[in-house]
Amino acid sequence: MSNFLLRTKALELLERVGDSGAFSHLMIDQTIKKESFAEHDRRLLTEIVYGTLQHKLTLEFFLNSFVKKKKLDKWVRWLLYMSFYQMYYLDKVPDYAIINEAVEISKNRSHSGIVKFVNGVLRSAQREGFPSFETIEDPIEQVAIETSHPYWLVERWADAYGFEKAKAICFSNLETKPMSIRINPMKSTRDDVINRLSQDGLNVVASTFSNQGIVIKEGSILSHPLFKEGFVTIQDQSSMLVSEMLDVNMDQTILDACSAPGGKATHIAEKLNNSGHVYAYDLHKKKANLVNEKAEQLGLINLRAKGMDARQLDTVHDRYTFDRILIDAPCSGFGVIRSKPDIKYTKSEDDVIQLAQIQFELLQNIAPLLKQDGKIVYSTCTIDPTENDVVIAEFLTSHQALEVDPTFFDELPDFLKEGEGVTPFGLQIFPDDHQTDGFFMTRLRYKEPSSHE
Ligand SMILES: C[S@@+](CC[C@H](N)C(=O)[O-])C[C@H]1O[C@@H](n2cnc3c(N)ncnc32)[C@H](O)[C@@H]1O
Repeated sequence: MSNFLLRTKALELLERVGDSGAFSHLMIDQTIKKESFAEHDRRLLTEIVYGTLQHKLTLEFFLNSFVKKKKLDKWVRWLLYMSFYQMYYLDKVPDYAIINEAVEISKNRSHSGIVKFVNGVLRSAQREGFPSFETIEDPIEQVAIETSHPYWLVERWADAYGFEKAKAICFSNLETKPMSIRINPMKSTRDDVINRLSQDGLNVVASTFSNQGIVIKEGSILSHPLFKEGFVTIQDQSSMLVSEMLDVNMDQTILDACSAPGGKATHIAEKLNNSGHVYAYDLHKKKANLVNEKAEQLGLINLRAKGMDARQLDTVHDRYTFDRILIDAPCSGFGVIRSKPDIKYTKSEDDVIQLAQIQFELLQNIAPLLKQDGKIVYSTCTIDPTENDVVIAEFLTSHQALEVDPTFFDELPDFLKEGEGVTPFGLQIFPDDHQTDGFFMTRLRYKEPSSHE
C-alpha cells in the first residue's frame, strides 16, 4: 500500500475514534483487519494509530507550543498529532517524508490556506524541535504531560502512593508488556506446551503467577495451532492469579458474579476439570453469551453463564449455596491503561466513587450466598484504593462476621508475599511491578464458620 493511503487510513481511524472516548483495541483491530493490508502495513498503521492515541496529551502540548489559541478542524488536529507522533517517537520514516505525506493529505482534503498552515507547523517542528518537558515547573504536571495522563489522575496516585511511584506507574503505562497465555490442563501440560512452542521458534518461559501460565517473550501465538485448537487462552498473569487465589477444589459449586468475557470463569472451570459447577453471571446477556462461547471452545461442560444483575442473585440462589465466590468487580480499570489507553482519558473521579458504591453493593448482596466454610475472592483491575482497600474495609466494618482470610497471604507466590503491594486488606499489584496488568485481590471468609447462623 502507498504511504499516502496508509496515512489517510490512519487519519480516518483517528478522526473516528480519537475523540469519541470509546475506542478499543477490538474496534481498531477489526477496522484494520477489514482492509486486508499486508502484514508490514498493518503493523505500521496500528503503531501510528495506537501511538497517537496513547500520547494524545503530549502531542497536544507540542501543538500548543507552535499554534497559539487557534481553533482547528478535527482532522487537521489529528493529522498534526499523528505527524508529530511519527517525528518524535518513531525513527522509521524521515521527517521530510512525514511532512510531505501530511501536505498531500491536506491538499486532498482542503484549500491552500490549510495546506500552508499544516506545512508551516510541521516545518517549524522540524527546524526548532519539540519543547522540552523540563520547562514544566510543576512536577505532577510534567509527568502528566510527558506520559499523557490527566493531571488529576497523576495527583491522585501521588497522594495515594507517593510521587515516585505515581511517576513509575505513568511511565510503565506507555510500555508494552509481554503477552501471556494459560494452558488448558484438560488438554495438555504446561511442559508439553512450552516444549512445542519452543520447537516452533517462540521464546517462552513458565509464569511465576500461575502453574498454568506461560509468558511469551518473543513470537506470536495468535496464528499457532495450539491457540486455534483451544489448548491455550490469552490471559494476563495477574488475572490468572485471581482464580489461583480462589483455592478451587474438585466438585465444588462456584459463583462467578461478574464473569464476562470469561477469562477467570473458564480458568476456574478448568481447575475443576469439568467436575462441580460454575454459575457465571454478567449484567449484560450478550456478554454472558461470550462466556458460554469461550467455555464451548475450551470443551468446558461445567460452566454456564446467564445475564443478570449480580446484586439480585439472592432472588435465584439460596443462602449458603456456594463453596467459592468470585466477585471480579466492574472497576475504573486503571491497572490496564497500557492495553486500553482510552481509560485514562475517559474515567473521572466521580466514576471511581460510583464504582465503589456498586462494588460495595455487590459484596453486600452476594456474601450471604457463601457457605459457612466457603471463601470469597474480591478483585479489580484497578489501582485506586477507593475501589480496593477502602471498599473491603467498609464492607468488613458493616459485616463483622467476615474477615480477610489470613491464609490468603501465606498462599501468595513467594515473590509477592513481602512486596510493597501487601496491605492489611489484600494484595495490590501495580503495572510497573512485574510487567503485568495492575490488579487488586483479596479473600474473605467467616471468622467462625458457624457463628452467623
Ligand atoms: C472486570 S469485568 C469481569 C472480567 C471477567 N471476570 C474475566 O475475567 O473475564 C466486570 C464485568 O462485570 C459486569 N458487571 C457490571 N455490573 C454488574 C452487575 N451489577 N452484575 C453483574 N455483572 C456486572 C460487566 O459487564 C463486566 O463484564
